[in-house]
Amino acid sequence: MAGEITLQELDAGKFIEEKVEAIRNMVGNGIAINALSGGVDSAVVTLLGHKALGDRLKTVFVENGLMREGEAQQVVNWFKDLGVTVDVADARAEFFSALAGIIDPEEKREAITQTFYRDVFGRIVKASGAKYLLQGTILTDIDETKAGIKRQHNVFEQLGINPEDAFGYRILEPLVELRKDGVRAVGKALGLPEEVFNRPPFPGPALAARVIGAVTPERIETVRRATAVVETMLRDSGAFQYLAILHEDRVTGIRDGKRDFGLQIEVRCWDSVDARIAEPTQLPFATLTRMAAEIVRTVPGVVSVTYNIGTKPPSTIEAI
Ligand SMILES: Nc1ncnc2c1ncn2[C@@H]1O[C@H](COP(=O)(O)OP(=O)(O)OP(=O)(O)O)[C@@H](O)[C@H]1O
Repeated sequence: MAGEITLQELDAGKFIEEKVEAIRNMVGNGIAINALSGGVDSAVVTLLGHKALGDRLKTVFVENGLMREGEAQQVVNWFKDLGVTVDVADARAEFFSALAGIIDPEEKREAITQTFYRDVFGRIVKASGAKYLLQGTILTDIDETKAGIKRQHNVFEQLGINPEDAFGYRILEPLVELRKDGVRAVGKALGLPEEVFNRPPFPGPALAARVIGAVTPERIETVRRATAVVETMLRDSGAFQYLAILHEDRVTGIRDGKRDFGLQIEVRCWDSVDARIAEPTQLPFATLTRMAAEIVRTVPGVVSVTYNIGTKPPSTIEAI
């Protein structure tokens, strides 16, 4: 098991050289593949892999219907500018059908994980002929999996699958010694634009992690629109992460002078260094009220907006 390289110990240039070399040695003349979510971890892995293998690294973004507004195109454009071609696989119908009728958070994560790895990405890897899979697992993912906090990471272990036996490919995890701050430093040294290496984390289950209760295309669209408002207004807040959550309960509101039994959005904005502990950002009250007004104005059906003032722990950063 690899140890930890702290941000203080990290020499990003040397780290990049070593990992590029290791990927080249492992893959040889073969083909490797990686799944790019647009988050900093998989973005850094994409660039390391591309530096090592050029076009012999195939990079795939899965359009699962749960991503933010314009996300697929934005990810494709960022990487096009860096000389990397990203394939977009449309699997929206598959994900929504796998999520239909599921309310329990753990079951949602499980359905998304299974659909992603076993069905959609498993199929893509098989068709690509790749024998190596590059993953952006970081040390915090491993800690959280061990502690039983999340079941999203190191999924093969959790699924009881040995990928080499099951799919015939091996996994390379070049970032397992780093935490988020170290990954950002490596991303910067690799030439990723700041809006990518400093991007707030976004969960694996995507917007489905921010919908309490049933996940439908309509409910995802509601949280997607609220997310767009929150992200636009808090982009320069300096916070670690900020998000909108759609609640299941409805509340009585008034719209156009009439009673409206409407939707509730919860806004969370966190200060944190590495996501292990987090505190609510002390946003100016004027920012909060402007954000609430904008959400109610632009997101159909929403009549109430709340701001979370709990801490992690006992909360987690996301809703599920
Ligand atoms: N829509 C997607 N398309 C392609 N790959 C994805 C997608 N969503 C998740 N992944 C893959 O699953 C991994 C785990 O996702 P998750 O969001 O939990 O990770 P993360 O540890 O925050 O990483 P990242 O910073 O890369 O998003 C990602 O690193 C990426 O490889």
